[in-house]
This record gives sequence, C-alpha cells and structure tokens, in this order.
Amino acid sequence: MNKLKFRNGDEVDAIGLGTWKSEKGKVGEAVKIALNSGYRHIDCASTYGNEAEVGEAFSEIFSERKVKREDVHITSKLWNNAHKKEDVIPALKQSLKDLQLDYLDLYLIHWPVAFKPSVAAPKSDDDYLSLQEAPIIETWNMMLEAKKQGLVKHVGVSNFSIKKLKILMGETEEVPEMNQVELHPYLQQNELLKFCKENRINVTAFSPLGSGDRPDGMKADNEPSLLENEVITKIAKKHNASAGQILIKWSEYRGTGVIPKSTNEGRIKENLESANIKLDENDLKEIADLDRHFRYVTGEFFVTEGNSYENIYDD
Ligand SMILES: NC(=O)C1=CN([C@@H]2O[C@H](COP(=O)(O)OP(=O)(O)OC[C@H]3O[C@@H](n4cnc5c(N)ncnc54)[C@H](OP(=O)(O)O)[C@@H]3O)[C@@H](O)[C@H]2O)C=CC1
Ligand SMILES: CCCCCC/C=C/C=O
Repeated sequence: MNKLKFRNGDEVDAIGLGTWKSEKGKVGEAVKIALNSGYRHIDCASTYGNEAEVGEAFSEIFSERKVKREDVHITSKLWNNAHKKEDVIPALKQSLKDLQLDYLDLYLIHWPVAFKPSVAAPKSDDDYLSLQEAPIIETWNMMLEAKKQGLVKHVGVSNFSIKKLKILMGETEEVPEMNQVELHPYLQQNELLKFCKENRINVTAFSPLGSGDRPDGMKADNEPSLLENEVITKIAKKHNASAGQILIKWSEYRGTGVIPKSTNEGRIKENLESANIKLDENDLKEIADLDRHFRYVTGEFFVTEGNSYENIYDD
C-alpha cells in the first residue's frame, strides 16, 4: 500500500478507517476488526461521540500485543468549541483519555470555524466566537505547543481552503503537516492538491465513498451517487472489484490518504484490499472526467443567518 511521508520522515499507510457515524456498540468492534485485518491508520474525532469506545478497542488490542501501539497511526481532531487558546490542550487531553493513549500521531483543527465553548452545534450567530476572540493563529500555536509537549507527533488542519492555508502559513514558522478534506471523483480539488504538494502538506481524502450514511438533514435533494456511478461500476466490473474499492484505489493513485468508514466486517476488509487493485491510464482518464465540484459535506450545518462563515471553502 502507498504511504504518506511527513516532513520528519514518519510514514502513515494511505488507507485508514473512518469512524464518523460509526454507532456506539459497533465502532469498537469495527476498530478491532480493522486492526486485526491489517489496518494501521484510524481516523477519530471528539465530535464523533464514540472515542471512549474506540479507546476500549485500542486498549484491548494493544494489551494483547499482536498489534503494537507504535505501529498504528491514530488521528483525532479539535472540535470547533475548543479553539480558544486555553481550551486546546484540555480538549486534546480529553481525547487522549477517551482513546486511552499517551500520544496521538496526528491532531487536526477540525474546521476553520470557532464556536463558543458551551456550544456543540450552533443555532444562531450568538453561538460563534469572533476572529478577535479566537484568532486561528492562536489556536494553531497551541497545536504546536501540544507537539512540543509530546502529546502529538504531527499537527494539521481539516477543511482548510488555499486562502485559509495561506493566511495561516503567513503567520507561522511551522506550517500544517496535513489537510484533511473532502475528495472523490465528483470533487477532485486539483488546485488544492497541487498547492498542498508544493508546500509539503499531506492531504487525506474524507467521504471518499460519498458519505451515504449521513443523516437526511445533511443531505441535498437528489444527490448524485458515487457508488452507483456508471463509469465507476464499469471500471469495477472490469477489475472484478467493487465500486468502493475503485474509489479508494483512485485516492491512493492521487497520492492522498483515504479513510473510508465502515462498521461492516466484509466492507472493512474489502476496503483495505483495494490496495491490491491496479487501475490503468484509461480508467484514470475516465474518472478524471467525472469532476463536477460536488460536495456531500457542505458545512451548511455551521451556517446561521448572518454569521461570517457562510463560505467556509472560499470557493
Ligand atoms: N474532517 C472532516 O471534517 C471529516 C472527516 N471525515 C472522516 O472521513 C471518514 C469517511 O467519510 P464518511 O463521511 O464517513 O463517508 P464514506 O464516504 O466513507 O462513506 C461511508 C458509507 O459508505 C458505506 N460503505 C463503506 N464501505 C463500503 C463499500 N465498500 N461499498 C459500499 N458501501 C460502503 C458505509 O456503510 P457501512 O458502515 O454499513 O459499511 C457508510 O454508509 C469519516 O468516517 C471520518 O472519519 C468525514 C467527513 C468530514
Ligand atoms: C456533531 C457532529 C457534526 C459533524 C459535522 C461535520 C463533521 C463531519 C466529520 O468530520
């Protein structure tokens, strides 16, 4: 499998397991199945509400010593209500406690959006902090402080546009090591990918299969299906593979990480096995032609009338 390399030489397997929407009562088993099947990259976040159960699974697997902690890359993310500088390290320590870990491999600022500390999901403009109350550079500096303290090995961001990366990079000496963003054939983000590559920022693709299990309130009417796209299904048939495997392999070809979510044993294993598929130039050309700038995870749930975050993505 392809690996992504950090600036200090550390590496992470391109394919990891996503855990957003993985239900309590299922997520721990999914993580254990993944680690026992060969996954060495797990994507978590405090806002997924399931880190404690993921932590139980880590504890069980690492205590068995069949998989070593140091061989697994574990990511978590700072939620939007902990951007104030005094809140960053306590939020990180809570994730470490829930995940039963001494350190994270990667900690990301989840969104370039700041809520008041008491707010989990904003309902009105009053629920946001202003840029003066929570300057992103102060949040970033605390991420770097967490790295200095050895609580995390690498730090990065998520859902950052080129414009927002440039603002951050203009004010810091240590630029993000990762940008985790939505990426799939309908949203190829070639410009962002090029910018990140030029600046040695690794990229991880989220919602690579189209995030079909989002709650209805987060879905647009008549969303296009990636898994049922006729080009993808045709290529899948040609390679005797599933549509999901083609989508995952395509991300690997582009040099990004990719973190498909599943709590189903068969699909967890199937997704990892996509590493064994080989796509040809014609497949890649046909998939490149599917780009249509379509987002599944729009960030609309952060928009309240009049707040200043209406265009999270600057596009
Ligand atoms: N940084 C950020 O802001 C974000 C990060 N993420 C991260 O990315 C991960 C993946 O994205 P997510 O939005 O969850 O969606 P995905 O694109 O990974 O899609 C998940 C859906 O696909 C199904 N599925 C999984 N494998 C297959 C397969 N081989 N064939 C058919 N269906 C399949 C899953 O069902 P089942 O479980 O039943 O298999 C689930 O319904 C998240 O879980 C999270 O870790 C996601 C969104 C935003
Ligand atoms: C309470 C969960 C809200 C999720 C918002 C979007 C983030 C998705 C995945 O990371």
